[in-house]
Amino acid sequence: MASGVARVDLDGRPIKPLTICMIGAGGFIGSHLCEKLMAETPHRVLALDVYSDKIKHLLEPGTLPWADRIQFHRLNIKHDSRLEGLIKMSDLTINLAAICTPADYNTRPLDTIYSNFIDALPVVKYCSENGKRLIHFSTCEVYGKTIGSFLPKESPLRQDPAYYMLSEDSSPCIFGPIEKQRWSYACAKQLIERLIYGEGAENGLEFTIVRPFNWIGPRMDFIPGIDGPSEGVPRVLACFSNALLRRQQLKLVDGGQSQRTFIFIKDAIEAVLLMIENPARANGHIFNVGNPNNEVTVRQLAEMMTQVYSKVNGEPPLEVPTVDVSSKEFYGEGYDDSDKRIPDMTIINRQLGWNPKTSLWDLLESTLTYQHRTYAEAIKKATSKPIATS
Ligand SMILES: NC(=O)c1ccc[n+]([C@@H]2O[C@H](COP(=O)([O-])OP(=O)(O)OC[C@H]3O[C@@H](n4cnc5c(N)ncnc54)[C@H](O)[C@@H]3O)[C@@H](O)[C@H]2O)c1
Ligand SMILES: O=C(O)[C@H]1O[C@H](OP(=O)(O)OP(=O)(O)OC[C@H]2O[C@@H](n3ccc(=O)[nH]c3=O)[C@H](O)[C@@H]2O)[C@H](O)[C@@H](O)[C@@H]1O
Repeated sequence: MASGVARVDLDGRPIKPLTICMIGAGGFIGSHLCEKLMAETPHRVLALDVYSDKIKHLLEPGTLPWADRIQFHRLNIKHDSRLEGLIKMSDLTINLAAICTPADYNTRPLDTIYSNFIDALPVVKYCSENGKRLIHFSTCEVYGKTIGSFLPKESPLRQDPAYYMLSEDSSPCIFGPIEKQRWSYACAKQLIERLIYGEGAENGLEFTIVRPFNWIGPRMDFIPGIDGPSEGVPRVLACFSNALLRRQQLKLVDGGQSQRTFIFIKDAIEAVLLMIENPARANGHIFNVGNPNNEVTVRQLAEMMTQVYSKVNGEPPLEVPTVDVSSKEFYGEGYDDSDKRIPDMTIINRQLGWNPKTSLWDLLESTLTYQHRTYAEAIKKATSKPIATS
């Protein structure tokens, strides 16, 4: 889109082109947000990350129509003196940088706490001190477990939304014990949320906090042994994609009974763009961003992905497509899980009039089509080693 084309906000006011400092722009969410901002808005992005592979298509060649609106800065926010200057040059900072996979919080709790709390501190401080707006990415994991999970299994109250619906302004945050290290991530994210809120209350920081509920789609994480470490454990979409691509069984942790609501990344990015362009409606708010209509157990997700992938690659699924594994075997000692995650959409609906659109089947079909096109050949090559002769 050409710079300067008139865009109006939800209240009919013209939107002026912004300079956005996006930290973690090279990750899954960042890559989709950069894509959207380049293709559909006149905004400028200073893209900060340690990696740039997922946004390479937006940076090269220099003849792309938005070449003068995106600039990549390879830096680690843990120790780089350029950070404050880049925040000062921008109208808005979006912080996406974090360690955010369960396999990591279970095995690298210190890195997880540092990444989600300590490393975010200077970002909040520089925004506050320089009077810059901040959109900070938190997580639905700050809610922890549902109240309903503590009720007896047969209690009819478990069916009552009051016992499971997760609402920004009323739900408690219920974490497990310290040795269950999943909650180190949730706890670090919660503390940075509280700090940002405090900066807003005491020092007038203009902020918005986003709580994503399982955003999934193309470019999420990596396929082990292809574009990430062979022994790495990504989030569930990539784990299941990897198994399907290799014609292996999908592993269900502790029976696959946990429930999740999955939202298509492209729907979620629409919500973020509304936040960016409607500060008067978004500042001071915490927003759940999810799709309450797309709830499944992890087992149901595995079954659906198996069916969708069979449609995509035209081959029948394995006779027994899934296998049960214990969490100890899969993630190691001390794993715990969130039981159920249904986002309350009242606040985001009221403030931004946003609703998710894409069904789980449709989002899986488009994502698995991407996975197949991107990885099937590479996996075939990697697995067709020459047969050794004795
Ligand atoms: N994807 C989801 O559904 C989801 C759900 C809940 C919360 N979130 C939150 O959203 C944010 C982005 O998630 P994502 O799925 O895009 O993850 P991601 O891992 O794909 O992206 C994070 C990016 O941050 C970068 N980064 C990390 N530490 C950095 C540092 N010190 N300096 C510079 N760059 C650094 C990484 O290199 C990576 O590219 C995270 O804060 C995460 O906790 C995501
Ligand atoms: O996306 C989110 O909203 C949040 O939740 C995710 O946490 P979680 O949903 O537990 O992570 P996944 O790896 O996507 O796992 C989902 C479920 O699938 C299970 N799983 C995962 C992988 C696998 O191969 N098999 C399997 O059964 C897990 O045990 C878990 O119950 C991410 O880790 C967080 O970054 C994020 O904050």
